[in-house]
Amino acid sequence: MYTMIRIGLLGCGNIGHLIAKYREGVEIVALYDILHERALDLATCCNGRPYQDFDEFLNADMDLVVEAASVRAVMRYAEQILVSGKDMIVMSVGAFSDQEFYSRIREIAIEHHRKVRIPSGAVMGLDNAKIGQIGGIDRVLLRTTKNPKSLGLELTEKTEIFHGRAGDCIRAFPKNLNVSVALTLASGKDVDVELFADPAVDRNIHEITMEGKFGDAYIRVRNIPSPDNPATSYLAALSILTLLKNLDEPIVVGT
Ligand SMILES: NC(=O)C1=CN([C@@H]2O[C@H](COP(=O)(O)OP(=O)(O)OC[C@H]3O[C@@H](n4cnc5c(N)ncnc54)[C@H](O)[C@@H]3O)[C@@H](O)[C@H]2O)C=CC1
Ligand SMILES: O=C([O-])CC(=O)C(=O)O
Repeated sequence: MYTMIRIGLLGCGNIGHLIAKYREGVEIVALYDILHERALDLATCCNGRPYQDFDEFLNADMDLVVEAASVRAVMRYAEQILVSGKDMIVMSVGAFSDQEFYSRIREIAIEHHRKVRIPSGAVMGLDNAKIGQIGGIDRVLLRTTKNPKSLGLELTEKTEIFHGRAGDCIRAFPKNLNVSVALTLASGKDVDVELFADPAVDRNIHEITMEGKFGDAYIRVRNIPSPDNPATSYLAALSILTLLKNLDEPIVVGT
């Protein structure tokens, strides 16, 4: 017997709309967006109640909050959400590149017996990267290529626009490289990032190279951009839907 999971949506943009459209076994009871008209608009497709006040949103009768808003929103609200007794799904995982913030949220989750779940988002291979916590991973490289428009740029040829560590990359591109921080958390290795803008591509391409005690791996994902936000891969929204669908599954596949 499966129960309906009651969620609150923090962020009613592109991913929020995809969750509302394709949800299964999930009831959206509350909606919050810094742009209130977006919460009002999304409420018309899912019967959830739009809130203008965050504290009132948090008091709604729900099991967990799904964040699909921004790195800043995670930093601002995560602690309050966990303390209020709700679990959390965090899409803007870039917030956790701040080590102090990460440790604090972890402590609060332990203290309040809550879970923070980070979906696989726009990449594949996070589950196996976790062996890095035990077997050891020597190097992780993420090479991301997007159309310049996704990065808010106008370019006529392929250009490398960032080369460095994940923590620095997410500060420069908080809407585009959350995946680099997810990979860092999974592998336990500060990920090297190369970011390219290429006007010839119409996909969000993530290439991951990993080397460690297990051997080596190369994973390439050529993601179709989301309908309403080309910076966000469609796969990322699907990963939240899948996570929600599997919360109550008795048999769990994957590491
Ligand atoms: N982990 C991953 O692999 C991925 C993470 N993301 C991240 O997921 C998040 C959502 O993505 P999309 O829905 O495509 O973005 P979007 O820009 O279409 O929607 C975000 C919504 O959140 C709202 N918002 C922003 N800051 C807020 C705040 N402080 N409080 C309340 N509402 C706020 C905006 O007004 C907007 O309506 C973004 O941060 C994006 O970077 C996106 C793709 C992959
Ligand atoms: O959706 C993607 O391809 C990646 C992305 O925006 C992010 O990691 O923030």
